[in-house]
Amino acid sequence: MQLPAPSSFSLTFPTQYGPFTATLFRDLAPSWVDRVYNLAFNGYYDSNYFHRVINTSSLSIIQFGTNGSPSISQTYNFQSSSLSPCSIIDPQPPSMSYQKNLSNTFGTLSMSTSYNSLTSTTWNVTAELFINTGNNSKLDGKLFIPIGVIDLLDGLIIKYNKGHGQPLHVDASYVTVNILLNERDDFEGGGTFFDGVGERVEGERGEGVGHFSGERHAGGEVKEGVRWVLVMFFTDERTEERLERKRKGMELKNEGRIEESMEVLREVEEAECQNILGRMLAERGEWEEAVERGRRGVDLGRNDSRAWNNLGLTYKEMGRGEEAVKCFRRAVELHSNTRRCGVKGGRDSGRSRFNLGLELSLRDEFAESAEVLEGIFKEEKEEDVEERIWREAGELMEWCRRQC
Ligand SMILES: O=C(O)CCC(=O)C(=O)O
Ligand SMILES: [Fe+2]
Repeated sequence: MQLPAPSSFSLTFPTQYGPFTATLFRDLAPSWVDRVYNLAFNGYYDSNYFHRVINTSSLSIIQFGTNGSPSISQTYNFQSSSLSPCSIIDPQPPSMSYQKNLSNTFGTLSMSTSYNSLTSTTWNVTAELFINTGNNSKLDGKLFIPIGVIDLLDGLIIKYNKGHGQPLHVDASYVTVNILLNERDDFEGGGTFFDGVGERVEGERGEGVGHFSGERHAGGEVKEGVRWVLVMFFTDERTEERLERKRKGMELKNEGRIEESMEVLREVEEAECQNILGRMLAERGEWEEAVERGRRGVDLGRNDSRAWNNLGLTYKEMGRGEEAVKCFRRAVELHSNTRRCGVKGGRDSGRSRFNLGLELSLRDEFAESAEVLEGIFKEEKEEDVEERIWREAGELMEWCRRQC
């Protein structure tokens, strides 16, 4: 039976990393919102993966809505190969009316759409939804209709199973407090890792660990057992304003409006903004300010390995090799700390090692270069390193060894 959805309602999605809630508005696309309402009501979204996560400058989305059971998905989710798709509602016609008062920008929830190559039309006959995690406003006016907003969280409970942690990041608030909810004996590993401290910090059950949200940190991988933490984010007006400007600056950059983007980012006292601004300036050959902004990024981020790496690149491009080496060295040192504490450094780690190795080899420091490059093969996993870097690092290491 098909129930009409209320004019607005909330759906909460419990996930492995804590719940998120979306508020949906029927007026925005009535028959589609009815469809999502009924699917949710009948448990369709209960066992889903985020099967498509894209984070590029042209598209940033997290998509879900293929049911864990293929037969259920086949019944309710559109099959691009056939035109007899879903059994609980007719397809939303391409000509349907909808209101344009939400845009595919950060924090909205939108409908996924299928393309019918026979008629060259798009049809909303999937069961899939996506969260806009960046500015995708170019999707507006097509059938990717935003039907709701994600409620921004100020607190969440996270359950880390064995093998799970969180990569390095900053939180979008002013101060964060993490409180351990279970006993320390219940698990091995875990803790909150701080780049600045170089180690993992964990209180006893019920104790909180507070930090500035902008301090780079990670959730240490749980090696055994299960770890539960309550994470709370506190914000203030100035932080909100700064984040809004950051969002605006990044949006302009993604749209290719570089001048305007730089103007906005110049005013944002935040490590990542200053660091990115430094690289934008370097690309335009505005070296003096590029260095100034890069250094500002390093100061604000204190122990942000990416900021050090990027400042190194700017120095390198300016022909200031000695300073480049210092910066790359610092980036690699920070990555080694991170790795030692059981936290993944991601792709940046291999990149920084390669940059340092390459720069040393250009300065005829062959023995040290070979040693640094060897670190890639000793300390990194192949899947965490870009294929090109893995290959070129191997070749360069061999070459450096022959020069020794
Ligand atoms: O698990 C932790 O200790 C850190 C959690 C965290 O950084 C976050 O959820 O933002
Ligand atoms: Fe965090």
